[in-house]
Amino acid sequence: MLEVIDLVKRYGEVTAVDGVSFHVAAGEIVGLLGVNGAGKSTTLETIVGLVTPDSGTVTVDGHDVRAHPERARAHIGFAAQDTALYPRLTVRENLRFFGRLTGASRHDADARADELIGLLGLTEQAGRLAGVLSGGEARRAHVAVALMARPRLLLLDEATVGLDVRTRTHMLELVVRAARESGAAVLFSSHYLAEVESICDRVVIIHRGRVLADGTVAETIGRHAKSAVEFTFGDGTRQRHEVSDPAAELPALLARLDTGAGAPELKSVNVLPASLETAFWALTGEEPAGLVEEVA
Ligand SMILES: Nc1ncnc2c1ncn2[C@@H]1O[C@H](COP(=O)(O)OP(=O)(O)OP(=O)(O)O)[C@@H](O)[C@H]1O
Repeated sequence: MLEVIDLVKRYGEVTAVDGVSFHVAAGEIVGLLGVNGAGKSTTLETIVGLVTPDSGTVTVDGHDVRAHPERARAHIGFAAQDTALYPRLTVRENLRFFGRLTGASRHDADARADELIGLLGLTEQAGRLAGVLSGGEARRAHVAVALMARPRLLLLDEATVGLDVRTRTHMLELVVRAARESGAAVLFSSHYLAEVESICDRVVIIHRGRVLADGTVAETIGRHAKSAVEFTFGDGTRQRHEVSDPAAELPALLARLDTGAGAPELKSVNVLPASLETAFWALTGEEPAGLVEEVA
C-alpha cells in the first residue's frame, strides 16, 4: 500500500531524511521509531506531499505522490502533531467539514463524525471550538479527522502524546481495528516503545535520517538487542553496560567501579533484559524519549 524508496530531504545543512526506504502493506501496522529530530515527521510529511523531497519516491497504492498527488492523497488519513483543525469551527463541524471535503455526502459525513466523536471519547467536546481544546483533546480530534474518510493508509504522528492511559488504550484499539477490520495500512510514529511493541507488526527505527532497523519486534530484538546492566549513582548519573550474561558479568563490572574519594555513591543496580528498548539503545546510542512517560 505504501512504498517509500530512497527518500532524501535536506534543509540547508541539515539532512533530515537521508535515503529512507521501507514499505507498509495493507492491514499492517508499522511503528516508526526514532529520537527527537530523527526524521520521523519529515518522512510522514513527505509521504502526504506536504514536504517535497530532494530525491526518492513515495507511492500510495501504486500512485506516485509527486506525479499524482490527488490520487495518492485520496487514500491517506494523516494525523499530524499540531495542525489541521479550524479553530473557529467546533469539533463536530471540523469533522463534518473534512468528511465533505473527501467527497462524503452530508448524511454520511454527519454519521461518521458522530461515530468518531463517540469512539474517541469526544462527546463532551463535540460542541466546543477546536481552538480551545486541550493538547490531549486536540490529538484525539486530529485522529478523528484522519479516520473520517476510512483511509486505506493511516499516518499517525505521535498521536498518543499527552493522553491519559485510558484514552491512549482506547485510541490504540481504534488503530488496531482500522488495520485488522478495515485493512488499512498504518504507519505509526511514537516514542513509546511499550505501545509500539503491543500493536505494531513491524518496526522501522530511524536515526539521523537513516533506517537502522526494519523488522518484526522479535527480529529487531534478536538482531540488535543485548541485555544491559545499569548503575545509578547518588549524584543522579547513570552508566549502562551491554552484557551477554548479566549474572556472570556483574561482578567484573562492579569491581571496575571507581570507589575512590569523591566518587559518587552507587545507589542501585538494574538488570535490563534484551528488549525493544535495549535494541533501540544499542542501535542509536540513545534512550527513547518515551521512557519517561508523560501524561496530560
Ligand atoms: N522546516 C525545517 N527547516 C529546517 N530544519 C528542519 C525543518 N523541519 C525539520 N528540520 C530538521 O530536520 C531534522 C528532522 O526533524 P523531524 O521533525 O523530521 O524529526 P522527528 O523525528 O519528527 O523529531 P520529533 O520526535 O522531535 O518530532 C531535525 O534536525 C529538524 O530540526
